[in-house]
Amino acid sequence: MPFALTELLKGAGAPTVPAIEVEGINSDSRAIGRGEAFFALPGTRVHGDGFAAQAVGRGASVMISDRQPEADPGIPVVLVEDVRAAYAQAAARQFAPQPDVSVAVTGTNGKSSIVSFVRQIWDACGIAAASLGTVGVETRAGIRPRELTTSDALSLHRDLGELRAEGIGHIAMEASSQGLDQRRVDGIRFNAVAFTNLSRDHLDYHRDMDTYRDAKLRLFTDLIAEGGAAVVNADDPEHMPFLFAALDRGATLMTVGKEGAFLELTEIRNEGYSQRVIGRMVGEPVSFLLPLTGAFQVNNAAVALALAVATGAPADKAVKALEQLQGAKGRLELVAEHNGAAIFVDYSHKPVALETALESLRPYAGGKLRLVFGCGGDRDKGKRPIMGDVAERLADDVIVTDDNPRTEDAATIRAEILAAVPKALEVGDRRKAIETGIARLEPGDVLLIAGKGHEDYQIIGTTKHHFSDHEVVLETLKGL
Ligand SMILES: CC(=O)N[C@H]1[C@@H](OP(=O)(O)OP(=O)(O)OC[C@H]2O[C@@H](n3ccc(=O)[nH]c3=O)[C@H](O)[C@@H]2O)O[C@H](CO)[C@@H](O)[C@@H]1O[C@H](C)C(=O)N[C@@H](C)C(=O)N[C@H](CCC(=O)O)C(=O)O
Ligand SMILES: Nc1ncnc2c1ncn2[C@@H]1O[C@H](COP(=O)(O)OP(=O)(O)OP(=O)(O)O)[C@@H](O)[C@H]1O
Ligand SMILES: N[C@H](CCC[C@H](N)C(=O)O)C(=O)O
Ligand SMILES: [Mg+2]
Repeated sequence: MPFALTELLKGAGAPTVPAIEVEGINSDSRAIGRGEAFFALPGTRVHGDGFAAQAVGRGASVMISDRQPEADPGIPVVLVEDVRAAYAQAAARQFAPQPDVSVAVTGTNGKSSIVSFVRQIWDACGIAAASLGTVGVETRAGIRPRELTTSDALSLHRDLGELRAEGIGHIAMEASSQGLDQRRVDGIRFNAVAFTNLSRDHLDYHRDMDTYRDAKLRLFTDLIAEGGAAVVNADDPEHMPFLFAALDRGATLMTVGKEGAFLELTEIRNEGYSQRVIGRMVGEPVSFLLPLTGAFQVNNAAVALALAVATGAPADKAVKALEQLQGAKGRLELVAEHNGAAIFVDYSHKPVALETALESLRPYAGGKLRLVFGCGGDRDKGKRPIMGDVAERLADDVIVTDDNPRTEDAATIRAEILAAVPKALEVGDRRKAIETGIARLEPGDVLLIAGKGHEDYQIIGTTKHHFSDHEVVLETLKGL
């Protein structure tokens, strides 16, 4: 079905738009189809206008850009100020309608867990829902894996259009800092948004912590729907700018945490690997048993509860649903118990996440708290010694191994970590590292295998090899 270009570019600020119809849009000259509009995006490596000739060769009928191309591409060129934002709006219009209710979560840690929790709460309240993020697009029917945490605008809106066609009216999605910076979600106005916490991540992409925070703030300053709600984890020391941005926007503010006004957490007690949570919801006493390990999961559940209630879940049913929550795959997940010791897999690949995971498990380690971890290649190098230091301070026994070395030299990555954790043993091969960690277990110990969580691959060079921490644990135990 063709689309009027004037419609797709409404509000994009183009001085003139030719009165033509296009078959769709694309920003990739290698994938664009005949009769489609080529959006030349300013990339992190190159500007898309350098690929105009290829796009035209494949049949692109018009080019949208933020600058006049050096060579005449032979098709009309429409200039707009923010071509990434225009691309997101056009994608939303091409795949309209999208689900009626959408919420988004930003913050350094907890996003995947929270979007999964929101989906589970909606589901328990009889609301057909999906979550979108690092683990993929998830519905009651299963998971469709995706490449990025926040998909690019075109794939995102294609997914949203499909979900709506399947009868799904509610979606909860992760808004990564890169995704927000690159306007990938600008085609959506969110009924509710949430901030979890802020700590070091992605400093290979963002210049510094201020730029990183500003990218996340866009969700609050630019993307809340009129009359929408903003959920803020008031326990995080960095929450203030988010709170003020929400107030500035006139959003309904819902704070959660020890100082929370929507959900005030007064007491958390471990009951086995579950947690008894006591608090007040909008002033009324509330108590529930959260079947998840780690105090951080209580904050995640609180944020999810607020998002679900803000978007129509009845409060009493939503609280009940928390008692049935399943953790997102690979988020402080108890994978097995062996020789009186517990083995957890966790997606902590950032300093604060690793710190949180180790602190959460410490109370369960009657014996030693053991750790197997590594750091990714082609990612922020600065976090390696910081994570080494976390391991040195908070774990009793450490094995440093590989975690997606990508195109870097794996031994160099390990050395950068090991410099800060001299007590560690170095075992590059991740399978051997896990086997060694398990062989060392004594009754009362806890083993944390960190960094990969749900991932089922090890990327060496540019090749993805199948690898799952879960599988290796179970295979190792079977062989004993
Ligand atoms: C660094 C980064 O974020 N890159 C993303 C970005 O690409 P880019 O701007 O760097 O693109 P570029 O290579 O400079 O090319 C510029 C333009 O030319 C076009 N092009 C390029 C080559 C060509 O032959 N023809 C052509 O048309 C490209 O399609 C693009 O539009 O925009 C692309 C389209 O949206 C993304 O696919 C790509 O994600 C890459 C694959 C990536 O790895 N991103 C990671 C770092 C990421 O975004 N991660 C976050 C957070 C993870 C988390 O914390 O959970 C995520 O949301 O997943
Ligand atoms: N609220 C939290 N506070 C601190 N650490 C957390 C919190 N929630 C999760 N974590 C830690 O961060 C890891 C990643 O959690 P999760 O996948 O939910 O976050 P995310 O924000 O989606 O991360 P990513 O940006 O990698 O997709 C967990 O495995 C856990 O170690
Ligand atoms: N989405 C994140 C996850 C990293 C997970 C860790 N296993 C690694 O490879 O560093 C990224 O691509 O930076
Ligand atoms: Mg995530």
